Amino acid sequence: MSNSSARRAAPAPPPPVQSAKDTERENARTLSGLRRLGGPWLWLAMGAPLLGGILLVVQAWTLAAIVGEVIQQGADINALTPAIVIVLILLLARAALAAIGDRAGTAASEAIKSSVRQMLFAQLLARSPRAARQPPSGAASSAIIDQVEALDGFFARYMPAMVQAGFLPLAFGAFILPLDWLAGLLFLVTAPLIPVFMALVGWGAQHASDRQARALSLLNGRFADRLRGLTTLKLFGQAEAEIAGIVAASDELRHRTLRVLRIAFLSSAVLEFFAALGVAGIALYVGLTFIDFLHLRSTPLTLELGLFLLLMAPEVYNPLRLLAAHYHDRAAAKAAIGEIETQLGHMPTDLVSLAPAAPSGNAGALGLTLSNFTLRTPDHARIILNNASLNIAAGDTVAIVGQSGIGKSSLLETIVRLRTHEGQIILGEQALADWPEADLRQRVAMLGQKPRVFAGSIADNIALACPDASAADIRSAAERAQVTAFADSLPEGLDTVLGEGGLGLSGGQAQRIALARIFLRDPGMILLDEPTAHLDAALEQVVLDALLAFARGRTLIIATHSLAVAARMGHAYRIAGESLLATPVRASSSRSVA
Ligand SMILES: Nc1ncnc2c1ncn2[C@@H]1O[C@H](COP(=O)(O)OP(=O)(O)OP(=O)(O)O)[C@@H](O)[C@H]1O
Repeated sequence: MSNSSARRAAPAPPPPVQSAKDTERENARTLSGLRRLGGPWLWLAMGAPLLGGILLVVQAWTLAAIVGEVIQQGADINALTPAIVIVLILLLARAALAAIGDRAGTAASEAIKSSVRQMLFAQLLARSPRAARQPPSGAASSAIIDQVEALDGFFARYMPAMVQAGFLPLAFGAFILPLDWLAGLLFLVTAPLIPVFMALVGWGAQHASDRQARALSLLNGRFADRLRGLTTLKLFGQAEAEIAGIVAASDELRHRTLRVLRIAFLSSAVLEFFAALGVAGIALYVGLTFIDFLHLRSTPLTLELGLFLLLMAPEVYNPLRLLAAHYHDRAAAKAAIGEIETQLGHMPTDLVSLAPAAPSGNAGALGLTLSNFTLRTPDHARIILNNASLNIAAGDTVAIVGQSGIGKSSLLETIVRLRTHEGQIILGEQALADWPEADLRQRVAMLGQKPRVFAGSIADNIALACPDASAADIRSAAERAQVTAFADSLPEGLDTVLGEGGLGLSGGQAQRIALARIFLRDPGMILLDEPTAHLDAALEQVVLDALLAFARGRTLIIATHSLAVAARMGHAYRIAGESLLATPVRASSSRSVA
């Protein structure tokens, strides 16, 4: 048994049970780990508002001085012109910094979202599409599109707001403290209190956001799934019942979203209340000191300082108000991480290039040897082949037969590395596990049992196998697969546009389009799973002629129930009783072999 395949085949140990708190902490850690993907944009988004805060102090100080000099000393406006120009410049500079911060936040968030989507997609591609417990496609697309989108607010707004809230109120308070101890103290004591109250109010926010993310995922998954099976639902008279199900799921999402919003509004209201109290406290203190009602200062309060305190009071609380406005973005992002990990497994940490490596360009037919080969169903519930052996020479044509559900498709999918196995597979000159992905895909062409026809023209669907193919090559492949036999009678010929899943085509026509893809390739091994299942006997023979002609100098393996197909192959093997046995096949008028 090869080590790598044995390792892959071993069942994964059960994940350690995590408490909700641990999961939440883990999600927060994952989230902060993604920060580095924002690069310098994120630093700019967090740094620009801090610089703006420093300029604000200078601006308020200068403005208070101007007003003080005009009112108290009746200063000439001309003498104050430089100071007024400075205030205007500071105003413009702060507006520019705010705009830069906003743009940088958006750029950082877009960079992070795009990298995360790329990583998740690469992770999804790296996993075998045949693995057990694959996420339903609706849920996977919801995770990659909608849940990743939910990270936007965290990086674009919450993180810059958090840095401002953590630094600016304390810095303002520390600056004001030596100027007026009471105002400084009021700021320094009330400012940190606000996040504490906010956290108390927002305690339920995470739970509500988690449930909202779950509801969104369920709705998306259900919707995408039912959309694909609309005809089946209609035929069984379940379409109306499904509409009711979708309405119920939408309603659930509405409730959960409103609950999140309620908490978001409540935490904002709490903050507004305390911020208003703080500002009112300063206004009261300055007013009462001016009218000589309060004597808490050792020196008289100047008009400039009083104005400065009044100007700064709302600014001390502003970063906290901003934080409150974006507080729920953090809970939403943590919930999104949780949902992504539930659907797609652990969040990957490294960027992976999705550009395929160039194949090495080797040619020639490929032989195949299986030894000590054991294959199980993906859930490991049943053994398909136990300690089997098989030797197929390069250039051979081989039929694999056996009862329905016995494991023919599974065997073909294992040879193209879509399934895990135990034992050794040698393809050509090297172990299957050692084949570089690009080489394997170039040298081995496989047509599955249910090939996908995408929305697009017939020609585009054939060209999927070789996007650079010329129109003449596509036509030749279409002729060999008997696609032109029906496409030429359509008004647009090969340019006829098909619906998703080959809508508008018969089963046999869709199968021929998929088969034409094989003729555009130059593989050393061709694996076909029931390639003629939907064709009549005459067409089956015509297609087989074309296939056998194309397979000259290549190895051809066909899984089939058709005796007529098996009879034209050089060798045949039957899967039975967990073994792979050489079997004679006689030419017969019967089409069914098992
Ligand atoms: N994801 C899965 N989880 C559990 N069992 C699976 C899974 N996929 C396939 N199987 C099982 O693996 C067995 C082999 O299936 P396979 O499609 O390879 O059979 P087959 O011989 O190609 O059948 P047919 O001739 O009907 O196409 C079946 O019994 C099937 O139920």
